[in-house]
Amino acid sequence: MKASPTTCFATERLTKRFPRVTALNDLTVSAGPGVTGLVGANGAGKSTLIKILLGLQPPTSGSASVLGMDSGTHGMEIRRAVGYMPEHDCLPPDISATEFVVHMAQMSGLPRIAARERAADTLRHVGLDEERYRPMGGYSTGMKQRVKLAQALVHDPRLVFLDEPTNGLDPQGRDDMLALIRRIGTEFGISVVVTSHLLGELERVCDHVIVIDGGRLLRSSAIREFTQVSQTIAVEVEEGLEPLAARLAGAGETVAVQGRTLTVQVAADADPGRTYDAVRDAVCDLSLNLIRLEQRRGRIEDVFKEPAA
Ligand SMILES: Nc1ncnc2c1ncn2[C@@H]1O[C@H](COP(=O)(O)OP(=O)(O)OP(=O)(O)O)[C@@H](O)[C@H]1O
Repeated sequence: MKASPTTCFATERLTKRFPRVTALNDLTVSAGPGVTGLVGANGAGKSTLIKILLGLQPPTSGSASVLGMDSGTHGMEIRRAVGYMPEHDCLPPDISATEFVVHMAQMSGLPRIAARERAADTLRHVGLDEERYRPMGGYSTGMKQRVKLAQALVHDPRLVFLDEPTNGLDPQGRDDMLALIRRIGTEFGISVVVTSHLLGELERVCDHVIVIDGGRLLRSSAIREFTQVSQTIAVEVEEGLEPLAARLAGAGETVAVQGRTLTVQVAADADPGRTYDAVRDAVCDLSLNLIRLEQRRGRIEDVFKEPAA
């Protein structure tokens, strides 16, 4: 396993079979420091991967490690060093956020006074003020997500696993949570592994994205590679798409015809202006009528339309 001291987690041929389903299938992947997005549709295997990494579930075969520690043998040490925000609602309704987060801080080994101070600071950081003294049963989904986040951060971990932290939030709540996740990764200097089935939102906060599908690795790349590699210019003309494609291909451009649209790839380090000029010149030379010429910024969603890596 290529685990260095800066590797947040790594897996090697990790497989988890349940009686009716294979949740993880020969998965070899690793994540460095910073904010890593773990993305996949419901049932892709994200929660199972986190539970195995934390040593909460044994794999069927293969191995996993977190911060250089083996998940199979060092689960306790891993859970001491990292924070975990589970996906599902797990908060006792009758006690307040303050009581709960102080309790979690003490469970991690902090003395009572230090635990109270840390809990107050952490709850403030996640944006819970006076409400923190009220029983959590009356909280909105957004407030509950913030408490779950606070308990994951209260013992000052080096790394946090956040499982679907934007689940159930309205658009404003989602934006706030994403901004908070970005701050945890930058201002607080804590590495983050965050799961989501909503691909677009990870684009905004992650340095690196891992895509899994049916328990298999689909792609693992820096976020800028997702967006730059698929940067294309879309062209539509009234008639003559094929001659235009042939002309641009002959001039060394990478082109593809998709229905009535011609896409022209802009190389990662190239100036899109040069590609625009090439398209404009070819359209003029062939006397075609241009309907559309626009730059498409690649989006994370596009990886699902590409063949598996
Ligand atoms: N304890 C279990 N027993 C049997 N099957 C399970 C168990 N846990 C998960 N699975 C199955 O394994 C597959 C992967 O589940 P997992 O929860 O890891 O996916 P996920 O990507 O986190 O999706 P979601 O966001 O819906 O939780 C699913 O088909 C799920 O039904």
